[in-house]
Amino acid sequence: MSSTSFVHGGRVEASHVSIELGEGAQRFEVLHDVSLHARPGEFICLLGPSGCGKSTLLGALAGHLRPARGVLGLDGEPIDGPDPQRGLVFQHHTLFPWKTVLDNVAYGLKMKGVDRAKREQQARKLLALVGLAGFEQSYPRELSGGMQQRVEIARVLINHPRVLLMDEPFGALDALTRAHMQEMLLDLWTRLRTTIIFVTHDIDEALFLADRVLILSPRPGRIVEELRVDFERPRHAGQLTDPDFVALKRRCLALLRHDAQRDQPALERLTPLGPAQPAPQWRFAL
Ligand SMILES: Nc1ncnc2c1ncn2[C@@H]1O[C@H](COP(=O)(O)OP(=O)(O)OP(=O)(O)O)[C@@H](O)[C@H]1O
Repeated sequence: MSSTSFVHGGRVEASHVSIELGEGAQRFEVLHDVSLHARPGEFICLLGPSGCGKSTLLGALAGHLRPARGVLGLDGEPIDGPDPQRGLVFQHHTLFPWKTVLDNVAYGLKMKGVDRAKREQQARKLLALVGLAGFEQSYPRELSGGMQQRVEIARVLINHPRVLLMDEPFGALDALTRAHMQEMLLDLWTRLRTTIIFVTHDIDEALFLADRVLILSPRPGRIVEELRVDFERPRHAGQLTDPDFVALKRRCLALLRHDAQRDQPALERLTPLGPAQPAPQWRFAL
């Protein structure tokens, strides 16, 4: 399995997408006129306050939700339902507890009718790639949270996704494990070059990982700014304290705070669900 033959990064497009949720009088707009264009192999982070619709946008790109307006596509094909070409990774793993790590990872190929020897060979290679060689016969409950997420990523990658949609995949991990997982993901992405769209509300995480960070406003989510992140790769933890990194963090924080304050009264008027949530606490100090 050479890395280039294994996955191919797709071109993801969202054009003027608005998404509504809820029924009847409770229906409300979660996302408003969002456009996003990811180049093949690009790493994009969606950064925004809690409830702004980041997961909703990812769910729509995964094909689980249909927009009220606008178009979603992958490599020029409209997105009209779930497809393993668009692999989704959540904060909490979705592994089968009764299956071994190897069987969990190989499952996608089993569903496609690939014979056992071949699917296990691919699963072993992927497990080695995510740093879990030697854990093939373990069960999910025997692994740490970080290891379970590594299995989850391998389980999704076995379907050769053209885009990885990641919804705060490291949000439940402790700080050190999270830092290791970010480095592992960057290493994996460098080898595979699949397109990644990664949701987070952690500014450090977004700037450490992404080529571009898209900042969303409070609900209804709109893209208020696109920041290009040009720090050299491979990236390392030392960059987090570079003056340029800190300056970009300040910019993100200012954008998020400004927008949260500006939209607060409008949000209280428009949402049938009551007053807006208090502004989120950001996970770093400048
Ligand atoms: N099925 C649903 N029906 C009604 N409202 C929903 C539904 N799913 C999500 N919402 C609401 O839509 C809004 C956007 O939710 P979403 O989970 O996309 O936000 P988010 O930016 O990912 O938040 P977080 O960072 O907290 O995960 C929230 O106010 C949420 O309560």
